[in-house]
Amino acid sequence: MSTAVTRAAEPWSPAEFESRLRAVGQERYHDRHPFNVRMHTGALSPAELRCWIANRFHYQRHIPVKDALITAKLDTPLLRRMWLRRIEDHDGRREGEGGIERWLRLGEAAGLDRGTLLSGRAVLPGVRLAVEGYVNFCRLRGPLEAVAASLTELSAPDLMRLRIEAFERHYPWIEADGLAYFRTRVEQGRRDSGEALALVLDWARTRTDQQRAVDALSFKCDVLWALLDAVQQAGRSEPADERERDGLRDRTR
Ligand SMILES: O=C(O)c1cc(C(=O)O)c2c(n1)C(=O)C(=O)c1cc(C(=O)O)[nH]c1-2
Repeated sequence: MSTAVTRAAEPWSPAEFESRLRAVGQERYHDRHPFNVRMHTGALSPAELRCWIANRFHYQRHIPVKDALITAKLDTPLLRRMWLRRIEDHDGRREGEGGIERWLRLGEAAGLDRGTLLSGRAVLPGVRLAVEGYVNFCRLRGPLEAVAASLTELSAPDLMRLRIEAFERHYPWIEADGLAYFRTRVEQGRRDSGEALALVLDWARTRTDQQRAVDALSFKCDVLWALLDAVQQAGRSEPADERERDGLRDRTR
């Protein structure tokens, strides 16, 4: 009679684990999404760009919410301070500062008033679901998976640089000051992803945990991809003249 026992797979070496995480970013990050490709080649109409700005605002304003959920899972002052700084980066220390404020200014530079962004009325159903999916993932999973999900930011600084260049070249009607959000994120993204990577490499010591981290990062790529799917679809389903006139799909009924 066979008494075969399934042995747990050996953990990957730290170098192998890191390269698997980076491979997810290289293969599945949203820089390859057709909407982003069109953005970078200057193919978006002003209305499509405004739709993206308004919908991405929904993502931005939820980042500090998910970071607060992660902070509550961290069990040392050092780690909580590290994560609190992320919340501050987005919310600022006082009114008129921080990433959310800079995103509102990006909207204004593109002709969207902040009231429209803050009302959330332009948020598409698919975007709402994608963002909620990410926040709930961080609410329900343990710290390893929640922190690993943020590792899409390993790929974000290069994308920010590409985006700044594309905006300057192809969309000069957006006032240059509006790009401050992206400029700030180059450095913040590099620092955040470096810190998060060190934690994930340190925490995931078994193959099961390493695989969990890879899967969490994969899920996050899906979140970003699904968000752009929704924005792209909205652009396709509206008659061009209406898009030009309204710039935004108003979802209040
Ligand atoms: O514009 C982008 O393409 C992009 C991507 C990502 C990302 O990769 O998750 C983030 C951001 N921007 C960003 O601005 C940001 O603050 C941010 C926080 C996080 C995160 O998961 O904690 N990702 C991102």
